[in-house]
Amino acid sequence: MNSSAISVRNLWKVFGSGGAKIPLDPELSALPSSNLLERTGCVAAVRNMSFDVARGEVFVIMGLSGSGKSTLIRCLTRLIEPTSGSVSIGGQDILQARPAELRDLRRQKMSMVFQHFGLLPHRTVLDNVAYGLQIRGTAKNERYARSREVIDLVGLNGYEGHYPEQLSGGMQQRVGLARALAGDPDAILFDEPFSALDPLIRRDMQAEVIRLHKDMGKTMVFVTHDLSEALKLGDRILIMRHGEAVQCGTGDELVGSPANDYIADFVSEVPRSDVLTLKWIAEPLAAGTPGDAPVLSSSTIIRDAIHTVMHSSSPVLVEEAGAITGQIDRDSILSVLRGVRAAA
Ligand SMILES: Nc1ncnc2c1ncn2[C@@H]1O[C@H](COP(=O)(O)OP(=O)(O)OP(=O)(O)O)[C@@H](O)[C@H]1O
Repeated sequence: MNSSAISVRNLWKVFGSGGAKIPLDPELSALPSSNLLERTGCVAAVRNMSFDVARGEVFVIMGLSGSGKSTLIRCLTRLIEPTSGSVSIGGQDILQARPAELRDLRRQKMSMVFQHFGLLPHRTVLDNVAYGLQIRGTAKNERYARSREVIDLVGLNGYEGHYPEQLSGGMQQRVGLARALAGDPDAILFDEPFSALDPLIRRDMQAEVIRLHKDMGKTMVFVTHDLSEALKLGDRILIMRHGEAVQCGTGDELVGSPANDYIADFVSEVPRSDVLTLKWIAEPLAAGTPGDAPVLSSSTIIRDAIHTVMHSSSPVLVEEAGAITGQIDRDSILSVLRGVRAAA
């Protein structure tokens, strides 16, 4: 029994004619993208991807332009038809789903928020938000009541009668968010939703997503090419390159233990003290450290430990699950602040 919200196994999407045989061909499937294109005219946008998204998790898919993020997230609801592999949503294999089941899945279980809002220009905010409920057959009173509720949730109270063109980009994306929430889906999929927005509006929208996630606890899959957005939002981050997964882990795992030079380079600009926890820099407990020294949890972000460590006359003890597991001193903090990378 798999209790994941979304479970992906050996997923491939190959664009181009004859693409279906490429995952089955050991020689072709092992070719780098440029050679594959040259030999076959096909593009393997998603290559043999496997991962699970837990219920209530914010799972970020990130990578540079062309790495396959949009293709992957669209394969999850078959907006793009996968070439092979399996995707199961709440235990249901969606590659086997019939058209009616697929429609239900998209309407009721997995809502999508796109970069280019996709709002209906001749409908008001209220009607845009209510649209999904309307095609689902929800009675008018009920769909308007629900839509007003979610419009309120995303902070658009008072704009119910406005048309999309009367709203700023950030507000239009709030309508997109409200529309996705209206049907109370199990999961929300975001495809670079904020990349067209100004930086300040973008920050507001990220905070909005964090707040909504805290309040509602919905499973979210979020595509971005922005590492700081990924680190801010993601419980876990999957980094893609040329259609493949390079590393999947929490932000501090990616920064503290990059799988290879590509990831190390990717995260090299991230301020380590803002992401890593004490667990990454703790040293073994030394005999001379007093037992009554201050204690901090190993899950404390280094930045939040600076004050305590710098003001302590002795090393600070690091505690995990009720036991003292190590210590840190000023030098360990200063090495991180100076950007010295801990030995792997
Ligand atoms: N319909 C298509 N036909 C052929 N190739 C495609 C198609 N859609 C995408 N591709 C190719 O698949 C690869 C992955 O594209 P995709 O849009 O998924 O990447 P991405 O990481 O989302 O990029 P971006 O951040 O620029 O949106 C690219 O090489 C792209 O050219």
